[in-house]
Amino acid sequence: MSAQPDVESSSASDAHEGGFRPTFDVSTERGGPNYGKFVGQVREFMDRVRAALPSAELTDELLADLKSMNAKLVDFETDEWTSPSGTRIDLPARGNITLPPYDIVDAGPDGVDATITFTRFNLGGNGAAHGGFVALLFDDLGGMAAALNIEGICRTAYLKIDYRSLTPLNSELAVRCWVDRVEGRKVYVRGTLHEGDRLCAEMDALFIKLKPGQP
Ligand SMILES: CCCCCCCCCCCCCCCC(=O)SCCNC(=O)CCNC(=O)[C@H](O)C(C)(C)COP(=O)(O)OP(=O)(O)OC[C@H]1O[C@@H](n2cnc3c(N)ncnc32)[C@H](O)[C@@H]1OP(=O)(O)O
Repeated sequence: MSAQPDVESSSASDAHEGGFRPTFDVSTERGGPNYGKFVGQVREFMDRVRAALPSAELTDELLADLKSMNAKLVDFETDEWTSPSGTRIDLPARGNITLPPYDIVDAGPDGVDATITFTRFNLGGNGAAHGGFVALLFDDLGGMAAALNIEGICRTAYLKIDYRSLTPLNSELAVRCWVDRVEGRKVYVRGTLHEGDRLCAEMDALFIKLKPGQP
């Protein structure tokens, strides 16, 4: 990743007391130096599960392995503000396994440029990415573009996606989100997703700047 939003520079005086905070304790260390590889293995596992037809014996074996791994994590649960899955800004999509693993190319008040490669886990049907993952990608990067433009945190009021052509798997795509205009607390954000010159999808979204204390 060559660029990251400057989340650490958000001043403490801007701290939002509600449930969705403009400042959070970002980290490049939580979970240890191999946390990124760990997330990578989790993502690969989800891809392989989506693609596999396991034998009954293998299903039983993996079930036992997974029960054992889940039991190891039980005592390490933490809140959303300190989980490395969401605060590791050095990792694709902040290490957030909920999100498609985008890489930020450039991010600032003028917009956010990122790359994303959808994989088997993101399959919708007949080889194309699921439209919900495209919307998820736009929601997060659109929210980031809004936040960086107004230097405050927003929530999505609406998110409209036009699916212009099939979004492929296993091909690096370019996504761009930028603020079209700001009217008071209303931040109108646009976005595009391309494979090369081909437009796969477009976003038209409204984000609302949260008031102090607003959840
Ligand atoms: C510091 C830098 C950090 C940078 C680094 C950040 C990195 C990290 C990035 C993370 C990025 C995550 C991005 C995910 C963001 C979600 O996914 S949030 C989850 C999905 N969204 C929700 O759950 C929101 C649920 N809805 C709500 O909470 C409330 O309806 C809202 C959206 C906050 C608005 O409520 P409100 O604040 O009471 O505002 P309200 O007075 O109703 O409306 C304000 C204005 O907007 C208009 N409006 C409201 N809703 C709509 C609508 N749906 N359609 C049209 N107009 C509307 C109203 O008409 C009104 O217009 P005016 O009268 O002012 O002209």
